[in-house]
Amino acid sequence: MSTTTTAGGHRPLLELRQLEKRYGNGTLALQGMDLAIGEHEFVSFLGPSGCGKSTALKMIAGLSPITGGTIAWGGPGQADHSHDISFVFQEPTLMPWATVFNNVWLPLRLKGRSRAEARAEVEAALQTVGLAQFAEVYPRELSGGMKMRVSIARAMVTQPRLLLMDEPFAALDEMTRFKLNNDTLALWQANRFTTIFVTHSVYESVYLSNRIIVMAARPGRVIADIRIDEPYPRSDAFRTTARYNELCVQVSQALHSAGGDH
Ligand SMILES: Nc1ncnc2c1ncn2[C@@H]1O[C@H](COP(=O)(O)OP(=O)(O)OP(=O)(O)O)[C@@H](O)[C@H]1O
Repeated sequence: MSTTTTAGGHRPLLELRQLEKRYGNGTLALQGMDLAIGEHEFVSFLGPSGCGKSTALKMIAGLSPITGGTIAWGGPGQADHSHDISFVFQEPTLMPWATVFNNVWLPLRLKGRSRAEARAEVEAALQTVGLAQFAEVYPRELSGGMKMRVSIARAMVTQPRLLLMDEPFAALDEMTRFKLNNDTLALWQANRFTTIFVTHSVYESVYLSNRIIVMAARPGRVIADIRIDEPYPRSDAFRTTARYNELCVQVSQALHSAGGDH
């Protein structure tokens, strides 16, 4: 990486340079995507369906091969955190036959940690999402919001440097989504990881992020990089401020120029 800080003054975590994805069937999902993300940023990828948000996230996670360009990790004197990543999907993807404890233990178990060795960390992760009392419950006994909390606890248990969230709250009702927005921000502030959050919602992206990357489709690319320089912690009162509304209008306009129907 050529710089020691990103435009927002953060130490660099990763940089996409001319990133391209062409799927085997010929679809050009991303082309010429340039983006530097700093440590402890909360970045949203916002854009119409099919603009390559999930594709970019999967490539950053190393789950989808790069067909052009590069992803560089760290910067001068900075560590490579490409292995300190957790992913939260739209579906909670819990193992139905396993208790909440065993679901959250899974990433540590895959690293060879016994139940006894992992116990304190699993319990701490459940505590952070308010589910300490539900360790021995099975997923079928939980509401949609609680299942998503388990999914977030499972992502947090390895203490990632980068948390990737792909429309995690899209299937939840509005009250639950607002609550989980606040919980996500509290976890991000307390643990100082970087978050990349994929969403279709202008309102959600402005509420959460300090930076919104607006993308357009055919081919997928970045068309706007908007800073949301409002202080944290943000609370539900922020949603009712004139400034929040102004920012939503600004971001909506950028999204409309992307050809979205939002
Ligand atoms: N495995 C695949 N094989 C072929 N084409 C794919 C594959 N996955 C995605 N695509 C195509 O790549 C483009 C980008 O898809 P992607 O899912 O990344 O977009 P998105 O912005 O996340 O969309 P959405 O908001 O609907 O989830 C789309 O045209 C999609 O049809």
